[in-house]
Amino acid sequence: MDKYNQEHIERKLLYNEIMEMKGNVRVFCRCRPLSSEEVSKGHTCSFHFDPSKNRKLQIIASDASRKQFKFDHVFPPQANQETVFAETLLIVRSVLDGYNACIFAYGQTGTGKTFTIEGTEETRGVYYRTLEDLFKISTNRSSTMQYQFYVSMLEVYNENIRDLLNSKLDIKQTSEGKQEILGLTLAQAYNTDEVWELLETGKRNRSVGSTSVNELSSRSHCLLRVTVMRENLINGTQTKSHLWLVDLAGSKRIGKTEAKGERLKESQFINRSLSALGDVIAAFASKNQHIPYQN
Ligand SMILES: Nc1ncnc2c1ncn2[C@@H]1O[C@H](COP(=O)(O)OP(=O)(O)OP(=O)(O)O)[C@@H](O)[C@H]1O
Repeated sequence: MDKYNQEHIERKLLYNEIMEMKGNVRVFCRCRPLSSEEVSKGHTCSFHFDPSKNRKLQIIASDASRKQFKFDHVFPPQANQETVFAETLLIVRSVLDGYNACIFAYGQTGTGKTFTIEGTEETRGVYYRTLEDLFKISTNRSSTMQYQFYVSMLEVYNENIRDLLNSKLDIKQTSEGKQEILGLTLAQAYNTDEVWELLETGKRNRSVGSTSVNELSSRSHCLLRVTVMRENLINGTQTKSHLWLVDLAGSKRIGKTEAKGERLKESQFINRSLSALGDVIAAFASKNQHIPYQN
């Protein structure tokens, strides 16, 4: 067996072992720092984090009592984009070995989902770092594997899906029972600059609104799909896999946002879809026979 195939098999075995040990649904918690506005209003941090127990987070209630929550990993406010991305690296890279994977950012409005997933030009988030890493590894493997990358971007706004890189879309069930999005643009990307351009185009096409909770709140779920086509140049095998990177709209306690009319309708749609997503993940995590994907 050649050196590459040996390495490939070892990597797959290691990946399977880790997935078995850690489970195939993993939950990280990232706590953002207080904003300057919160500091100026005299707010203080409402949780306690012990660096020696990076899987536990204590929430301090107004009566000073504490409630403890367990995660696969907790990132304190000082954790930077690189540290957060490093924890997802194994999942991201698995797409190069033919696995499908999905990363969601879930949380209340203003908690840092878009910051984590998208980031800014100075502090790039998961989208950019993912593609940067995939391009880098594909170059390293170029003597034995040929990779092609395609990027698609869509949003779910009031339960309608929109292609952020092009036109109208429809979801259909395939003969194997999978949900497929018909007509979704697949934009081939050769480097990170091209990906950044595509992300910018997609971002400009998003539906945004503002609530009194967060002026630049995302009112839709934004989904980036990376399609990886792989061909083993030694034995000719081909695979196609998807990595989904999802910036969900913020969950809200509707009473608190003073939302009315259109904003109220958006919030209701957001909360309903987040609850449907919760049901899917719960069914998936408890290995139920029926996963309510259709919802
Ligand atoms: N880890 C962080 N470090 C510094 N600033 C952060 C961090 N996380 C979030 N912020 C800042 O907090 C603000 C809110 O973050 P962001 O817009 O990402 O929240 P969100 O969860 O996506 O909100 P929404 O659901 O309303 O879209 C932004 O100004 C963002 O730059």
